Amino acid sequence: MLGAGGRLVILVTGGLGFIGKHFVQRCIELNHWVTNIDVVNYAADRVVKDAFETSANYRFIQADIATLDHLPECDVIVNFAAESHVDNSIVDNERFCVTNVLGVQHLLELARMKQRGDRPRFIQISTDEVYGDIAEGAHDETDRPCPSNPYAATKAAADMLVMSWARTYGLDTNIIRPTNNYGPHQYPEKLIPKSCARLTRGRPAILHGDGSYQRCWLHVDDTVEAVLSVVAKGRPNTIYNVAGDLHVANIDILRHLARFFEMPDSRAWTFVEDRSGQDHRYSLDDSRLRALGWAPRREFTRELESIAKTFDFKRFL
Ligand SMILES: NC(=O)c1ccc[n+]([C@@H]2O[C@H](COP(=O)([O-])OP(=O)(O)OC[C@H]3O[C@@H](n4cnc5c(N)ncnc54)[C@H](O)[C@@H]3O)[C@@H](O)[C@H]2O)c1
Repeated sequence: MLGAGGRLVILVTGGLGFIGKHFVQRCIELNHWVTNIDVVNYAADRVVKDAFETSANYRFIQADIATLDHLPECDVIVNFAAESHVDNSIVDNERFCVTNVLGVQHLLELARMKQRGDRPRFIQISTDEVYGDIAEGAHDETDRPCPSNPYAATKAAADMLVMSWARTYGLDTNIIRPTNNYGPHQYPEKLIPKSCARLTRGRPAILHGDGSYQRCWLHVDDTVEAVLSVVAKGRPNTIYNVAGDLHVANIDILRHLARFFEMPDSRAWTFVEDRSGQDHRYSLDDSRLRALGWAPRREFTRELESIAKTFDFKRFL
């Protein structure tokens, strides 16, 4: 898979979004050739958009994956592009179907149309949400998808397309299913940055339901390393969960943040009505990925404190 000097030509989609931009940054540092295709929606980071342009091994194409007219030459496509926020999918599910399902179908077709020897490998970034929740234990990659909300359903649909393009057309694929990511410069609609944005301004964070819902939290740099492990060593047409070790209830995240922002718990959060379709607990078995040599390295409390201390709520205004 690796070309001369280990350099790859990598096509990243959604590389201005939260996880994609950290992946692009790392690929540039590793001296791969990177083409980044991004439509630049509300979640795209304009600061990194300009910063990346200074790298000689990087180029940017502003385009929609659902209407892209041709696929640039590449060894591998890593598809991060998506509508990614569950709450938005509950009020406007069509946009999610267009990007997350038809967009993936379109990319798969562009890859399939290449001459056999020139066909790139296709790596789909999926999510733990495709499995739905689990009261005890952990989902492994053989479990059937059972999504609970429109976002998760579109991601599950995309996974089915990827699996069928592998089987029917012989495309070389992987599916990667990470859990909740956190890290610097995440768009302030997700729990941690949204809470930081409110606490920075002395306003209480918002918790759905009673705040007891558990998520498995994974630092974005650990996710980037996981994707690179699959790029380098993943078995063809194999799904990889990426979980990390840490299950935390949403309310416990707020307890940490309240301490960092020096707010008493009584003023640090307020409860709102539960989100419809709410999943209670996610948990993944990622031993398949760990067998490739990957393990999470970032320590949650320390990283969370650093995010809270350096949070810049003006970045996405
Ligand atoms: N953030 C998480 O916690 C998490 C967890 C598991 C899986 N994922 C998955 O990882 C991927 C990246 O998530 P994220 O949090 O970085 O998302 P994000 O919303 O921060 O970024 C998405 C990026 O995709 C781009 N995009 C959206 N629609 C597009 C289109 N039609 N064509 C081209 N570009 C388009 C946006 O402009 C944006 O830059 C998604 O596929 C998501 O489902 C995210």
